[in-house]
Amino acid sequence: MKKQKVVIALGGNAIQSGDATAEAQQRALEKTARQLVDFIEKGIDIIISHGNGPQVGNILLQQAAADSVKNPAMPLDTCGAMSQGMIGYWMQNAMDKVLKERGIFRNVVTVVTRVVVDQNDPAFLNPTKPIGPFYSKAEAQKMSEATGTVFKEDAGRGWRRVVPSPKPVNIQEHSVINALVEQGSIVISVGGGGIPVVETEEGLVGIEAVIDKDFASQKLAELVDADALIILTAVDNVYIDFNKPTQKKLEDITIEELKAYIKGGHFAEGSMLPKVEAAIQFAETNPERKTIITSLDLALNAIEGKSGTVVTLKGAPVLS
Ligand SMILES: Nc1ncnc2c1ncn2[C@@H]1O[C@H](COP(=O)(O)OP(=O)(O)O)[C@@H](O)[C@H]1O
Ligand SMILES: NC(=O)OP(=O)(O)O
Repeated sequence: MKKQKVVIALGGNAIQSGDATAEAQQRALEKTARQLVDFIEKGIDIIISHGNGPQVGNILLQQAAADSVKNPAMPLDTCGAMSQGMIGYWMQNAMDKVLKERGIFRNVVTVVTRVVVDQNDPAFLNPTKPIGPFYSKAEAQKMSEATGTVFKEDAGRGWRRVVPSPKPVNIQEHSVINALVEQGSIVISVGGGGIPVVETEEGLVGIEAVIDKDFASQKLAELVDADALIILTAVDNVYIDFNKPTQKKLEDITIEELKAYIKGGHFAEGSMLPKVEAAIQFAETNPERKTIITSLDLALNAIEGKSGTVVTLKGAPVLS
């Protein structure tokens, strides 16, 4: 039987929940690795992707704080590359440790991934992607006036700097990622949505933006012909009427039903909406494909059809 291949996109809570120290983020990733190694034990090939909003924002602040002629601040695309290396390194250590504990030998490798975007993407004129720490409205206004950067309110959680977030067009390293998986490696890639680059006559050139990791993971899942895209976040399911007394969790759902709920305004922009849109984009290309949105704790149950929100073109097959 052909092995299942899945792309697993890790939400912010898989890496950082409040404490931004290297130690705390590595502890969180070790917990995450325990859940991911369960997939390996079940014989499922995994490609791990992750967000970088808090981390890339902090790297950018560190660059600005130290900026001088001898130590110039690096641009946002380069900060994105730094965040891929940093989180990939932590994730490799965490995965190696858990694999060793369970007596499994597998290579774990991070691929620095460039993602091609369109330089005419309208997202460059309207920054929406929140990065870095949260601020009060007054703090955000002060920083905006001083630096000319844009801040927006982030889903009721506070004010954050926002940067352009163009859609991924192509993933430059997708063939090598797939080859590594076929050879048996566990691959970490499209970290932070990938490093945004544009095609020019001189080759690929970095551009200042942060791509949404759910859209980049969807594009990768499509290009490597994955069986499933698993989007892990802080909630077990997608809900309609979220946080209202009438809230209802979505379990098996078709694309058509989900599109109707989008029109009904059930999913918050900048948090659940991109996940639902990425879920649809992956599942609508092939009736065999599914996207699962759930929490880290329920991920393995969800791939067996026992929990989470499972999005398919025609509805999930009835389990016997
Ligand atoms: N309709 C909805 N159903 C479930 N969660 C929702 C919904 N609308 C907004 N959310 C919120 O979106 C969050 C996921 O978005 P976010 O925290 O930005 O993602 P990530 O886990 O990738 O960092 C959930 O934890 C939940 O609080
Ligand atoms: N790049 C990205 O989507 O990061 P977050 O998931 O942390 O917002």
